[in-house]
Amino acid sequence: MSAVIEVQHLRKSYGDLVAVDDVSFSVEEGEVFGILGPSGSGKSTIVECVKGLRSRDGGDINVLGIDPHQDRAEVTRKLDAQLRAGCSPEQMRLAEALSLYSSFYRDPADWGRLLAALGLAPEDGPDEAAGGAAELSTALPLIGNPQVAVFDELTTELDPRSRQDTWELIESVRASGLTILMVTRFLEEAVRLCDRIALIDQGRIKASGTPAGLADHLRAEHSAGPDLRLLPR
Ligand SMILES: Nc1ncnc2c1ncn2[C@@H]1O[C@H](COP(=O)(O)OP(=O)(O)OP(=O)(O)O)[C@@H](O)[C@H]1O
Repeated sequence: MSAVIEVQHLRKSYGDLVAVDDVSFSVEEGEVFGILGPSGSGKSTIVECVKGLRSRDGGDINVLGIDPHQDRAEVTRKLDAQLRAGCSPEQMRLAEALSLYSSFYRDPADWGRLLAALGLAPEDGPDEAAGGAAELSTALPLIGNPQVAVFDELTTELDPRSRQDTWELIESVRASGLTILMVTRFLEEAVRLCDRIALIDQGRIKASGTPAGLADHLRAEHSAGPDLRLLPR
């Protein structure tokens, strides 16, 4: 496996606040890598630096051989659209949304095939596909045919049912072999979907590894803290 994303000693401050402090990780081709942490821990800042949306104060970032700060446009082409759940027009039909978003990209995915791959293609044809929040938030970041999909807190705003639906959709994306960087504040979500997880708190990585390895680490380190019942034994 080779690294698709490499982050080394990333540091970012907002004024006096150190939001990201010496963060290093790599995302290997074909894996689902999760950044797990509570609100305000620095997850979005990391992802925004990876996407080239924010300048960094220190460290190195390499996305498929490109420094996002040097060539943001090219990194944007290789990553997905910057979407969070709930930012799409609520009543927009899934096919309309995919058709519209595909027009933003130079080499978009075939959205009919994307619907089929996600198990969303209706018998009446793709024009009849209507999407709820789960379908829209999962499918739209994929329409640009990314080499790496970045899912930034896709399920935070969703109700439990839509969250479950989104997990199933992400599992179908994972099965396609696409490299995924996902950001979540839900331990259960990270454990279910990720091959490896970096646990971040107050801008620093506290632990990283496979869900099972992370569970061992947390059990050794903490008697309180995350709900360890959600971790695999
Ligand atoms: N533009 C900004 N200006 C000043 N402080 C900021 C800015 N953006 C984020 N912060 C602060 O930096 C810290 C990390 O924020 P960040 O949004 O990266 O965390 P997060 O883990 O993604 O949180 P959430 O899950 O709530 O989005 C927080 O203390 C936040 O208040």
